[in-house]
Amino acid sequence: MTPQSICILGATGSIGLSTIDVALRHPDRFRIVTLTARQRMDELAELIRRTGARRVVVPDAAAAQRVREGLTGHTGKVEILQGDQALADVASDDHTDVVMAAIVGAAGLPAALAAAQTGKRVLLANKEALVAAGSIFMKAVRESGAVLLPIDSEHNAIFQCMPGGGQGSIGNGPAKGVNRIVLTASGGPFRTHNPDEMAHITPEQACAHPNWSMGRKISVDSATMVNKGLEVIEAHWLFDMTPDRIDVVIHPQSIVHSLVEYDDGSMLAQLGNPDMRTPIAHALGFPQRIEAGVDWLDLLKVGRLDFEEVNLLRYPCLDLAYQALRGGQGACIAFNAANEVAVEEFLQRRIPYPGIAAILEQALNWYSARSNVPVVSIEQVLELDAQARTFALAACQSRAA
Ligand SMILES: NC(=O)C1=CN([C@@H]2O[C@H](COP(=O)(O)OP(=O)(O)OC[C@H]3O[C@@H](n4cnc5c(N)ncnc54)[C@H](OP(=O)(O)O)[C@@H]3O)[C@@H](O)[C@H]2O)C=CC1
Ligand SMILES: CC(=O)[C@@H](O)[C@H](O)COP(=O)(O)O
Ligand SMILES: [Mn+2]
Repeated sequence: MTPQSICILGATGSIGLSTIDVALRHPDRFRIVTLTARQRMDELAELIRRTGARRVVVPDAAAAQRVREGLTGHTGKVEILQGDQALADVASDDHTDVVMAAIVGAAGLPAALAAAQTGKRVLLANKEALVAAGSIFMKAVRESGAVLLPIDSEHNAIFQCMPGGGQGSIGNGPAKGVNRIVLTASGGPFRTHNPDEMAHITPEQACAHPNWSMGRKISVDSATMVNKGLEVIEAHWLFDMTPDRIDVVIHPQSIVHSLVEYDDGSMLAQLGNPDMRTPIAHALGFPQRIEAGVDWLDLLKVGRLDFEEVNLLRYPCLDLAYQALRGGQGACIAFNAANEVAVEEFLQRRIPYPGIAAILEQALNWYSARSNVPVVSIEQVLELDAQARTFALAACQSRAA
């Protein structure tokens, strides 16, 4: 078997590191060729030593110099490329068979799209790429014959529960016999928090997810349930389901990763410990199953599985995400961009936690007042994304003043 060459976009992040962990368990199947990072250059140099990667992409010359310094004494030859265009180039050139798209935010869209356009095997963690450009992205997959495999735990679970174990379930219309998909949500760290005390929530509290260890942005998204909203939009594009056929239910243990409801009354679910190495190994090995290093699920230790209805007064952002999905691609772009800005402002302690929901509502209103903006090309997507960020930042600043 010739090993497949992997390019990991966002290698220094939570998903990137889990991908490296799984891939290194299977040297006969995978060779990690390309890594990319934005800020953590010392970590990147260490990952080059660990994986034997032959090329990396970093933002600029200063970052390249830091990597070179970190590689002192390393004998392997490493090509150090710079800039955003290089991200798209490595994701789409002949040195890459498999792309793990694990950059956080819409910043990951151009490179993930380049991989999709060139028919790669695309392992998609970067949900914001689909939220911002679902139609363009799915068209690229269909036209190029790319194999798109969802990494997000819920979508990977749904994929596994689809007819035929998921084979052919993406990009071919709604699956026959499927009535509804149900995304599970943990409820995040504030599921039982006193609603009157939301204004005092700190970034540290918001990033302390009860079940998953993840990057800071997605951790805040889980707390607000923007994450589940983004996932509803992601599921819409991946599985071609209308919003009324995508439901969300709170499941505090994060053991049932999502469910598919069939016309005959069956519900299929995928269960596992909350460890992203499971969906990553599933997608890397698909259609075969490969070892992931994950502990076996001990149902007796788990003891019980609870399910609760989502209270939209506690989680207004989920309702706003459904509004964005029903409002079309432009509304989704505005929602996602405003969220990225608001989360960063919250993490920098410049707006309070409830400000995130308020900014999202303002951004949707801002967009609906200009809803004739066309977003059919990637340039138009990026233009609207930039405008929505400018709007959201100004809204954050006037809230903080
Ligand atoms: N973590 C998880 O368990 C899950 C994550 N996801 C999704 O996967 C994606 C990654 O999440 P996660 O790994 O948690 O995030 P992290 O913040 O841990 O990692 C993000 C990665 O992207 C890089 N990066 C950040 N901004 C840019 C940019 N503008 N240009 C290029 N590279 C950039 C970072 O580099 P550096 O660190 O060097 O700055 C890092 O390697 C997100 O879209 C998230 O929603 C989905 C499901 C589960
Ligand atoms: C691991 C993963 O896929 C995350 O997106 C996870 O879903 C976050 O948990 P909640 O959004 O359910 O809190
Ligand atoms: Mn998820």
